[in-house]
Amino acid sequence: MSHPSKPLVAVTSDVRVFENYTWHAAPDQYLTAAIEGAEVTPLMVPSYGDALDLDAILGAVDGVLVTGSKSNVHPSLYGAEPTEAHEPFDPARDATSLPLIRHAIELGVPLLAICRGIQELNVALGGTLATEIQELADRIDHRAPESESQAERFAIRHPVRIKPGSCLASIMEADAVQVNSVHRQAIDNPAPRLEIEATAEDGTIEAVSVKAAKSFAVGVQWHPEYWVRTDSASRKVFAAFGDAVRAHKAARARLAAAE
Ligand SMILES: N[C@@H](CCC(=O)NCCCC(=O)O)C(=O)O
Repeated sequence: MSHPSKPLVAVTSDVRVFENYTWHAAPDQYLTAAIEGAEVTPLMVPSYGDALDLDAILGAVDGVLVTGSKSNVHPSLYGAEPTEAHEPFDPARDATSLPLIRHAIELGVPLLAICRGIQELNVALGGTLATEIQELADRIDHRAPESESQAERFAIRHPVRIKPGSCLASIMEADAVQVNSVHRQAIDNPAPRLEIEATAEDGTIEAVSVKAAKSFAVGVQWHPEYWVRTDSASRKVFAAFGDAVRAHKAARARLAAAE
């Protein structure tokens, strides 16, 4: 008996240099969450910018997962002057993920963007970012505590309020959830095409969706990938993404059969 194959999901990569090599890599947590939480097969996309054929990539996958990263989107991409506080950068990732996001939205390929990912989604669609938000008036510190323990750094630590009637409200079936927080930048001016779906108590934008998107197109500022095995709210985000990916795959199959 043949089993239906799992859908493929493109996963963005960071570019890092170590052991005398340049690596295009994604943290294991995102790949595991894709496999276990969304029940899809992740396929890492190297960050080769213009050299990539995005039509070929997006024609071969049924979803895009934009990962978090320590690096920041280069400020020149949203009209700000770069300073030391904006570093570190990953220009190869910027040159790949921003066009990939725009293209996925245009084609209606389901998209889940996490942490740096939600920031990239906002910049890709014309929004801006604020940096060092913990230094802004009335904002809480959204950075991880200094610790060697990843579980401590990614511990769930503050509530987010979910907009009633939003995509996230239907995913969570709740008006608030507790999330983790490992960032020092955040959306400043949201892109015109983004709907704000959730905010923290200090007003920080915590989740967005793309208005009138052809498919699931959601960004979250927190890290559902980290607790996908044990936290139901985290798992729901990946399960909803996986459902959208499977729906996209089924729609493509129907279209192909009709041709
Ligand atoms: N660099 C941005 C994005 C934050 C992000 O994606 N964090 C991932 C966690 C990486 C880590 O510290 O282990 C920001 O700081 O806002």
